[in-house]
Amino acid sequence: MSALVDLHCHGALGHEFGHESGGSAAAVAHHRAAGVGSVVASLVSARPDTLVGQVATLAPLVARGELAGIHLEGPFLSEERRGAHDPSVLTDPDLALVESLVSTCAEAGAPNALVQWTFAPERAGSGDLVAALARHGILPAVGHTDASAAVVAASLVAIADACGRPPLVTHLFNGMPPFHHRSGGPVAAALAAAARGDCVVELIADGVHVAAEVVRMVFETVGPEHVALVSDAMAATGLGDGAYEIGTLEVEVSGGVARLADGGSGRGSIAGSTSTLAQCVRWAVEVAGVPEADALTAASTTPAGILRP
Ligand SMILES: CC(=O)N[C@@H]1[C@@H](O)[C@H](O)[C@@H](COP(=O)(O)O)O[C@@H]1O
Repeated sequence: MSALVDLHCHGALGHEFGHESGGSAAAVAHHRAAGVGSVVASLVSARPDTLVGQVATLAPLVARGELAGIHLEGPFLSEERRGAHDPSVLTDPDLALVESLVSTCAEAGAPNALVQWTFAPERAGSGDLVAALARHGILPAVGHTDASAAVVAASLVAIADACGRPPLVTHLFNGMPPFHHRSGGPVAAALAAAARGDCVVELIADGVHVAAEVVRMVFETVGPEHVALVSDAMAATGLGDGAYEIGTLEVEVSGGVARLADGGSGRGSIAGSTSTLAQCVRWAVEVAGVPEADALTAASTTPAGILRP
């Protein structure tokens, strides 16, 4: 069996990736001890100077081989589909931010540390963002989007053309409008593209984010070569219920489910998972009924192909 590869993970043991070096190392060690061989650290939307600082903290861990890379989840996301991202920092694509994060990684001795970047394709300037990311070998990932099926489909084609490989769709179903039979939205576009082999869809199989029958349906529809199981694990992973943070937003974890605590602008959105990827694989097999070999492919070979195309 290949080692598990988690492409989307925010932390563990009370630590969010990027906040400080020791905590970031402890978080990745927790996931690795749980059987996840490679972890990509995901950063939620933040101000540009904050993101530069967080990437500067994480790039040495990539250089040392502790982390497999860094994923920027925003800040070029839809306000409508922001989920647990701070609305005050969301913005249209900012190419200067891309360049400064790339330079920060190079200065830390990890020139290829940025592996993927989630954006909403309806944001103005998305085409230029895709071109810039492709130039730097960073895989654009479509997510936290309120775009139509047509806009998402066109963006997936544009990314494949620019990068010469299929793009990612960030946690399919979460952070996008639900599928409706008279308005298929991003889900329809992503499933059709994945079934053709033209994208890989992330799925958070933690028992909270996506129903068992939907997880099984995705595997049966697009096949495990086009699904990347991800944890989306936040700081409470490995600890108990209580008060935590994601970015600058307060989170309440109750019964293992993380939700924004603000009661106002965030509308109690789910705010990441409290499961490791190894626990997600177990849930996919034991509860969702995904064949074990398929769940393991989607948690190892498929995401490894995203990291090492
Ligand atoms: C770190 C992150 O962004 N995680 C997202 C969260 O933002 C979103 O609220 C949730 C549910 O999304 P949904 O309400 O669209 O299903 O999925 C993920 O936990």
